[in-house]
Amino acid sequence: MALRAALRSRSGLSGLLSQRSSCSSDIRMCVSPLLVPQERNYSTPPKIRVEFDQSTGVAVMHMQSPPVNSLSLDFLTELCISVEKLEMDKSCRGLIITSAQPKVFSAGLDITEMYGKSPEHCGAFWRSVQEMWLKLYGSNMVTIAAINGSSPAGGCLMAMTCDYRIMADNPRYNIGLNETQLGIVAPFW
Ligand SMILES: CCCCCCCC/C=C\C=C\CC(=O)SCCNC(=O)CCNC(=O)[C@H](O)C(C)(C)COP(=O)(O)OP(=O)(O)OC[C@H]1O[C@@H](n2cnc3c(N)ncnc32)[C@H](O)[C@@H]1OP(=O)(O)O
Repeated sequence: MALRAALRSRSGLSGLLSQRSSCSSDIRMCVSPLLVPQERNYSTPPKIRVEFDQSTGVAVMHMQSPPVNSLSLDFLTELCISVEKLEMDKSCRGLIITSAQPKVFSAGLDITEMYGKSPEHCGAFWRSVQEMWLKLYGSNMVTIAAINGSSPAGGCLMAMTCDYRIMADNPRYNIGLNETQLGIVAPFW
């Protein structure tokens, strides 16, 4: 009940989605082995900001990686660590994922991660993609994608891994899988 009430509240989904085109503990870290080598680079601003409301048990995760929240290795690593930290806090029952960038929820996988990189980097990148959707899809929290902008390809994948998706009603925002258009073949999964 508290979760439902929180989601209806101004700090919940309605508030997030009303921003149509301009958005304006001590927990010991237990990070998956896949993520350990990818520590955050503290010289750059965080790509993920989490607000957790203890009174409602709902966390809001704001993706804030300009310009379009593309899913790079760094971004995905930060996102997965944030989800893991929330998952370990048993008082957190719901997670809303949304974008702090205007007009875009997420542009999907970061295209620049897909060429000119070492095999090791490519391996780490694709593992982080897999880790992201496994973590969200397998989460014990109620997960909601508050899609306040376009969300092609990997952005759509991320939204699909959540329990619920609510998208801002704006004809300029699109969502879907466009790999074939791009000439990318989905690998054996
Ligand atoms: C390979 C599949 C394997 C897995 C199988 C599982 C099932 C399938 C699930 C997921 C598959 C995912 C594959 C991908 O995600 S591939 C990435 C595909 N993404 C796109 O095609 C999105 C392309 N971008 C856009 O359509 C637009 O940029 C949009 C997000 C709508 C925003 O438009 P707008 O606001 O007009 O902004 P710009 O187009 O001007 O872009 C601003 C700058 O951002 C750069 N950009 C955009 N997208 C990406 C990206 N994906 N990666 C890296 N960079 C990106 C763009 O180049 C601009 O940069 P600059 O200002 O320097 O020119």
